[in-house]
Amino acid sequence: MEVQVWLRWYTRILDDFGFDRRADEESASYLDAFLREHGCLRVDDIDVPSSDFIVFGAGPSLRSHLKRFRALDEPMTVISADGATTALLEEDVLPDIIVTDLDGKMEDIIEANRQGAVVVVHAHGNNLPALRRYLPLLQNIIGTTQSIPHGCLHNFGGFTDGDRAVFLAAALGAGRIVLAGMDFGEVVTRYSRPDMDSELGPADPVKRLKLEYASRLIDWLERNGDVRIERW
Ligand SMILES: Nc1ncnc2c1ncn2[C@@H]1O[C@H](COP(=O)(O)OP(=O)(O)OP(=O)(O)O)[C@@H](O)[C@H]1O
Ligand SMILES: Nc1nc2c(c(=O)[nH]1)N=C(CO)CN2
Ligand SMILES: [Mg+2]
Repeated sequence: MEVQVWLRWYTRILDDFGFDRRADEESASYLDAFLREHGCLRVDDIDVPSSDFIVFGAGPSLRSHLKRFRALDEPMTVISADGATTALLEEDVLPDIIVTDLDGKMEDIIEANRQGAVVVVHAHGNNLPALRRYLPLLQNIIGTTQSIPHGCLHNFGGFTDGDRAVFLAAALGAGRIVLAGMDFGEVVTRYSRPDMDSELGPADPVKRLKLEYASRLIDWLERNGDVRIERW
């Protein structure tokens, strides 16, 4: 997605959620400064084993879709969105790429990154403390911002970790993107909410609106991109 097109979505998002653009940009500057000092990866540095991608989100179908993926035994580039990484590790699947704003189960994201997954870290106004805490524990980092990209930072388009992962796949030249565990709707899992006791729970109103945006952004890509999107 062109940055200019994304910025029109972003203006509406700022308005609907009451986010502060300056806070988003402060976080982004912190991430950029960290990456400049410690080294940032570029898109070309990412190893893409196949132009068939699968993006795992943290919705209720995640476990069953993981089993379906394992049974397929097809070479695909695997991206996990944040909390979904935990379910992948439980099934012994190492993602090639993790897309995260650092609020999934961080010990699992750190472990998958240690085992070789590239981590695409997103900066926004609500995650500066998480950036400070976790960036030093990660390696092979690509930085993203939801404002104007600069320095080491990219903006491939997309809002939540799941739909940003889909836009990243498109930017990496995907011909086909399978959506797994991407239910959207009104139910969240313990993978999405690591402090929840039960397996499933109701999405709060903010989460529901985030998932609505995620779904609409993917619909936009399906209409406007040249990639085939396959919904499991
Ligand atoms: N029903 C669902 N519940 C949770 N995540 C879902 C669902 N359907 C799709 N997803 C996708 O899975 C991704 C990973 O979930 P997770 O809750 O860890 O992400 P997140 O973007 O960090 O959300 P949050 O802002 O609420 O922390 C989401 O970003 C979303 O795009
Ligand atoms: N400022 C701000 N930006 C975000 C937020 C958030 O909570 N605050 N959550 C996101 C992932 O769902 C993506 N972007
Ligand atoms: Mg997250």
